Amino acid sequence: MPHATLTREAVAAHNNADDLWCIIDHKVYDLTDFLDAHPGGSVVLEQIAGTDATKAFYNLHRQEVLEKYESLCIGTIEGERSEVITMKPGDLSTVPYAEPLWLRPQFKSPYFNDSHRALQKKMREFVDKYVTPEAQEKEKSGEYISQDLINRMAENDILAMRLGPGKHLHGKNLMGVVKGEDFDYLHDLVQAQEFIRSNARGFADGNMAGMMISLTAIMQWMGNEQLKLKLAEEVLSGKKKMCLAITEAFAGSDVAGLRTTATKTPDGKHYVVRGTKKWITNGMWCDYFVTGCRTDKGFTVLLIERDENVETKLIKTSYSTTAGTAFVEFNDVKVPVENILGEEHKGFAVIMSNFNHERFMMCCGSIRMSRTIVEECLKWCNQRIVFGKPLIEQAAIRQKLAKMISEVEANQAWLESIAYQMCHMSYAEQSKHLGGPIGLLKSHCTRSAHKIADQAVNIFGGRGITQSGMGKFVEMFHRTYKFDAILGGTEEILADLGVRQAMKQMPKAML
Ligand code: HEM
Repeated sequence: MPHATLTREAVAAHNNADDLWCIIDHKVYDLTDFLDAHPGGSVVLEQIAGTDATKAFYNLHRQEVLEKYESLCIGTIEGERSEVITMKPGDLSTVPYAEPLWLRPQFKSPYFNDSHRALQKKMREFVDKYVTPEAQEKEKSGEYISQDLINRMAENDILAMRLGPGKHLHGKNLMGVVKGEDFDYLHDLVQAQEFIRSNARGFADGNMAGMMISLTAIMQWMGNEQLKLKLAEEVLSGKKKMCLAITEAFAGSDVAGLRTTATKTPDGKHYVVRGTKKWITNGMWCDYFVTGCRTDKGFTVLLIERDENVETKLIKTSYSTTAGTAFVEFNDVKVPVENILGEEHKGFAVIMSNFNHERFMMCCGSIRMSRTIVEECLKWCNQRIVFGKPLIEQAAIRQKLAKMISEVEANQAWLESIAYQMCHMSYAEQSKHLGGPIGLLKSHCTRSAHKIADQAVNIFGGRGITQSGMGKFVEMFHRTYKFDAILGGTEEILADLGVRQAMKQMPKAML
């Protein structure tokens, strides 16, 4: 790209539709051939021909527009330098409250050490370089995740990390900075919060969320060690895909009301599974389904391999079809008895304890996405000019921002405290002591997301309900924050779980 040094006087001479230049952030753009292609029309560009259009531009566009159309830039104004900060992969945002407190240079944290910080840096670079570009593309097209990205995540042990701490990480040097044995729930929080920054809620689930919530159950509950190791190898290398199939049209959070049945064959060697499952994330392209079934004396969890008796149909939800959300039909599928997780008829314990990590991950994601929306609002209010002044100068807007910031900061502090407790508890202790608090946090943070989405749309106006341009992330968040409020247990069920678990610990004596 030729890069000349030009004067403001020289730019002013190119001031008509046949020869149209303008200045944005001290750089000169030749828009003559772009007039007809401009999504905002040619008239507006003719109105700013030959002038400095910096304010007008940032009032209407995201910075990424300039990066995309960099080829229109022909030079820089003599003696002037660009003031706008262009983010590079891995960079931290400099917008106040855009990063959690522990990542802001002015603050300290009792929880995070150098190892967490090193992982955060690596994960951010990885997400910025490889995940976000694909996430943005697939969120729009509705296509499923590429095998290339899956392979890249597998090679970097990212798939394995997303199951949380455990023996499956031992002996690995994660992203070259964390020994697998040292990976704890604070590292887990870091990877989850970095991953969600690709700002595409459908893709966030399309990106192996099914594996994250099903292979965890295999690792904890599958008695057949050989089969467990084979499955872990296949799935963590990205060769095979796995998902969790619990919810049905008949029963969602009410796991006890499920109708899919598993009946033992007379020789005792197989179960025959018959029934349907609904809203199964990644179900469209999975090879394995960790499935909740009714058995004659209770509830049993089985690993079902896809065969000709398993049928999957796409369900279109309000987020992108990239998540591969499926309606699944098991039409007398024969499943070997060694595919059982936990004990026969006692599958309730398998599902309930497996939920904790899933809900913890969802809290990490929902809180981090809420933070991104706060960042978007702060940036917009700072650069949007209305009634002749920036939006931030309106006291009513500052009140809204204050509430949104407070929700995010409070939830993040609670989340970090829970992650810290998880680091010091066994899996069984977590089930006993943290199922309730995690349920309460999930219920609370999605209520916060509700308030934040509502306020953000009001702040962005029409752009908050438009799928491109300045408000695109606010639109996406407002359309999709409910997924976290419903998946993994609804707000009401989880709030209730929190109180019921507390009551179990209540002293017997009257107080
Ligand atoms: C390098 C110069 C420019 C480029 C590459 C550019 C590109 C774009 C693009 C891609 C959009 C679609 C919306 C989006 O993605 O944000 C857009 C919309 C628009 N642009 Fe530009 N633009 C430029 C300069 C300007 C200037 C200087 C003005 C005004 C004086 C302007 C006025 C508009 C308007 C009114 C819209 C519709 C946006 C809305 O209603 O939200 N553009 N432009």
